[in-house]
Amino acid sequence: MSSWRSSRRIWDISQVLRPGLPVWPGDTAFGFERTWRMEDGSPVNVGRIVMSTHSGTHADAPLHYDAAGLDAAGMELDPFIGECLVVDARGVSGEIDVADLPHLGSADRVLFRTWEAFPHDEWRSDWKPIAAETIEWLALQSVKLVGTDAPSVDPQDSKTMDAHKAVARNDMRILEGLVLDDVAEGRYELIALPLKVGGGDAGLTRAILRELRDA
Ligand SMILES: N[C@@H](CC(=O)c1ccccc1NC=O)C(=O)O
Ligand SMILES: [Zn+2]
Ligand SMILES: [Zn+2]
Repeated sequence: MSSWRSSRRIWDISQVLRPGLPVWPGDTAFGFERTWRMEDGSPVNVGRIVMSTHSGTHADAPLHYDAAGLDAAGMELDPFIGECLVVDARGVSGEIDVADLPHLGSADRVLFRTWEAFPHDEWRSDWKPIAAETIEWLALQSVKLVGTDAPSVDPQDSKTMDAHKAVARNDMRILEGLVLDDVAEGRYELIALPLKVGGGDAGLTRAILRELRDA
């Protein structure tokens, strides 16, 4: 019997975009409304979305932290597809240091789970950032993408953006706002393509993990 359904399990690691979505303090609230309604006689329902480029699950474009950097539409897609390692960093205190990392194996993408339970309904400022030295060390291991379930790889009050700058120095890519509550530490296939926003400093992402073929 044939089936279009893959036998490999998929984890959707994206936030649900909806009004009330917690956003960075002072940033644009997420808004969704119907502009044409079938109940009003329209042949179709149509909506309008207003949002910050850094709301929900997204990829930072280099332009976010480097004025001369690539925009979201210009980013190559290879970093956003392929083998990744999910690291359970819930036990880490303070920032994520090199000593907190497990053996990476062949993974050249690394995602960090830091929340015990993802804060879907409130903004929390007490996330665990990633140390700049950790980013540098990951770059030395040929890692090209770092992801986190936190809203940023740096602390909320950072003025120097050390982790983002370390990413820039090594031409890596960043995923933020991942939902990793249901994902055990281990190796997966990552697929997280950022939207092609011309001039965008970030791209909204539907991020998934898939069981590896040889898992
Ligand atoms: N670094 C964070 C976002 C960020 O810094 C930010 C997002 C929205 C509004 C203000 C922000 N930062 C500093 O004021 C990120 O990469 O998503
Ligand atoms: Zn961001
Ligand atoms: Zn960022």
